[in-house]
Amino acid sequence: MPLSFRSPPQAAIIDLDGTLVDTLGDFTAALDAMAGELRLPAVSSQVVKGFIGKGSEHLIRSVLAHVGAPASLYGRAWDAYQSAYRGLNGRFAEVYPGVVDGVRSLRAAGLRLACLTNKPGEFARDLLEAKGLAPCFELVFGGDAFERKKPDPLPLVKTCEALGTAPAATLMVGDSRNDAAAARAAGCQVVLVTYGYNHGEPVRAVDADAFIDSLAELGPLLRT
Ligand SMILES: O=C(O)COP(=O)(O)O
Ligand SMILES: [Mg+2]
Repeated sequence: MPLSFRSPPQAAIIDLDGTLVDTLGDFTAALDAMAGELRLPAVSSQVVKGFIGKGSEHLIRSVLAHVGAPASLYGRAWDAYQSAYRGLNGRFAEVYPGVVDGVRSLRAAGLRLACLTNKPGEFARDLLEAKGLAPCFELVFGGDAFERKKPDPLPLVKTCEALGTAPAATLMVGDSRNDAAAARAAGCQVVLVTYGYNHGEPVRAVDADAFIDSLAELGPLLRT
């Protein structure tokens, strides 16, 4: 499925969790610590996987609802989760195969790169640093950078503005319907990876321009 740009793409905006780095282990460990502190039952990584992609607030609220805890625990849960996550960020996370090659090929094609995630910016920057990916990105924006998160188009529109590229000349690469919906509404083309987190739903059912099994496929895809 070739991508069709009216003019050659000038930039790529890449999602973090589920696209660049497999962070399910980090999320699960931080939620385990939160559950321990609040004396709540732990949730399995399979359940956690379905809640990733819409930022920490959504994740924590979903976990509290899943275990039948009152929503009034949210403030304490947030504090416990954030402090646990800060302490373990990256320890149970791995860069997906093909990421380094894929990012390199985008840079070699002259594209400017930004990372745009719903994860808090501080955690995103620390994770990229820990995994050696920080130098690849000119800009990094977290879920707290703008008024609204993906799937709202605002973060993509703002990232394009910061890159100085038109949405039509900017490619979004992500793993979920949040990335795809935001890209569509912003006017960016979107490629989804098939290995990430899409709320437990089949990713190929999402409206996107192409699907790839590895970021290493991006270089050839742009040449088609
Ligand atoms: O929900 C999260 O914190 C992760 O979101 P991301 O897929 O946008 O990186
Ligand atoms: Mg993601």
